[in-house]
Amino acid sequence: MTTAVRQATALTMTHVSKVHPGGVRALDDVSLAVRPGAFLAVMGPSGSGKSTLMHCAAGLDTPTAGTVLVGGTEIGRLDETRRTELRRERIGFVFQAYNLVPSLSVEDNIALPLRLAGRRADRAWLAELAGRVGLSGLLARRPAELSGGQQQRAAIARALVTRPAVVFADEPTGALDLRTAHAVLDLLRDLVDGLGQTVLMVTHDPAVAARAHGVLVMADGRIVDTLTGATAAELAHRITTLETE
Ligand SMILES: Nc1ncnc2c1ncn2[C@@H]1O[C@H](COP(=O)(O)OP(=O)(O)OP(=O)(O)O)[C@@H](O)[C@H]1O
Repeated sequence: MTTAVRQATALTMTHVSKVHPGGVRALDDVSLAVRPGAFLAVMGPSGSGKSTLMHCAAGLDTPTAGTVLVGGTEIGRLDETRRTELRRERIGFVFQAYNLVPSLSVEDNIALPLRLAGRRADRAWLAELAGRVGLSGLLARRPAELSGGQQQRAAIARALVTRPAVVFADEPTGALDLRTAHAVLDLLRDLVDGLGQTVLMVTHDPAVAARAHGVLVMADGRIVDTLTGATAAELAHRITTLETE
């Protein structure tokens, strides 16, 4: 693969397999190239390999075979210290449970990845991010003083603060009611489109997945479909078909 090709993708997985101890083939020869600015959802039946795909892509798990490039850096070639640095500086994470630090203000939570990386928090960038996620007036509060939707907005701002190569979102709306979930998803989509951010999001919710640019459908450790423009109903039907196959 040439350098130019590497730089043209935010995330590249080439022939990645993961066989767990005990012999379960959770990923089976997966290849994937995510261009910068893409917002992709990953769907599939339970046990199809979605979490394993995300963990291998984010350097949280080591593939049995194949290579993973994040922002042009091959994760498998890094020692544990550099892999941790890469995760901290080049990758953003959004979890279902928000994972904000209760004792820190919203502003300090958002700035935390920069602090951990020993970088100064650029106040103009923090203010812009807070504005984009609709938390400008709430930065001095503690997470417990925010609604669930507001906490997830703070977590999204935190994931974006380092301008990472890729943001991985694991069921980001799983803890939110339907209306709040869709508002947070619209926000994420606006951020992706406005900032050119790259997002890979695992979700079971077809309505959430339908708001992404495209949907990777997994079954038995493989990507069996890449869908664009599918409605929530069409996605629900596709997954149901796989579950009953
Ligand atoms: N640490 C592990 N050891 C052994 N097998 C594992 C391990 N982690 C996952 N697996 C197996 O690998 C397969 C894929 O699991 P994975 O968690 O990636 O699926 P998933 O699509 O994320 O499922 P869900 O939607 O239920 O979260 C499953 O068969 C699972 O049982």
